[in-house]
Amino acid sequence: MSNSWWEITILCHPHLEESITWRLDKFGCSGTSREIKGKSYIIQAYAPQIQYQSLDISALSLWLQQDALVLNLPQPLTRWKLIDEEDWASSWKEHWEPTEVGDRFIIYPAWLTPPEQTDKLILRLDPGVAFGTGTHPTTQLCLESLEMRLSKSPENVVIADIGSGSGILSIGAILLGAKKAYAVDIDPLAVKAARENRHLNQIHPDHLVINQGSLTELLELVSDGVDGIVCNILAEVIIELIPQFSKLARPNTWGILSGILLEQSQAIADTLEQEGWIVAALWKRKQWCCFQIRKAPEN
Ligand SMILES: C[S@@+](CC[C@H](N)C(=O)[O-])C[C@H]1O[C@@H](n2cnc3c(N)ncnc32)[C@H](O)[C@@H]1O
Repeated sequence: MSNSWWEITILCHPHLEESITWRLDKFGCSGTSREIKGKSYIIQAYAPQIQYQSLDISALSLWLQQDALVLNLPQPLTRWKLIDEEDWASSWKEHWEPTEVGDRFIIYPAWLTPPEQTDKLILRLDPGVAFGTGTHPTTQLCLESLEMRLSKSPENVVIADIGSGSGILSIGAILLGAKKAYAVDIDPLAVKAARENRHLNQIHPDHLVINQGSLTELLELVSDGVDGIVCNILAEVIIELIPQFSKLARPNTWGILSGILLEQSQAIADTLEQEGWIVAALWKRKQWCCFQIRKAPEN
């Protein structure tokens, strides 16, 4: 089978949801979904066969068992099978429903017709294989932070979105009224998905510029800095990027950093301090945290 995916199905105690979702994310799964089955949960996730052997999934299943043991909870039951790309797209889509995030957003799957009348901002999305459906706590923390940051006079705000995935954060910022967003991602499939989502949300390419790359490519696009930086990538990557954030900064630039596990927050805080950034607030959800930062005044 070409373009096959592993469909991983886990029957588990509800209290294991968080640790299982974390393991699946770390493993590199896409499109995780959860269903209630009696007193248990069924969690499903997908991983490309091109990257993972059956042995890798066996190892994942062992980790899940060990996590349950540590938490003193019943062992989860993990099954996996290969499905082709088309089945993957449709299986996952069956489980993804419109999701309200924060006070203002409703994330609407592209294949559903959005309501004509709503007081919410409708963010339409087909992430494809890219990360960013709005169901993950790290994405939600970023969207809620953007709501806060863009609650007053958003019309002059230019943002940079590093690790844009499906484009969800940049699109969210534009829907909230931001003047312009620059989005970059190293993954060409994410760039493709983000451009399709830009079109789906009727945003002009001049308004939301999406390119493949990282901070270096972004700096080539933005000559005079941005007002806000959003970056939802893993802590290890963020720590490497922070020293270059100043090149994007204007005197009052703020930042939203997510994708950081609670136990990694000290390392992030230390790097921010060394590089001239102030931590204004730290928001937490499940095992994740989100830093609200701003540039420290020049001496
Ligand atoms: C956790 S996803 C976040 C997606 C979306 N921004 C969201 O909040 O849901 C992280 C994204 O960062 C991208 N990425 C990883 N390392 C990167 C780097 N050094 N520079 C730019 N993008 C990177 C990945 O390809 C992935 O699409």
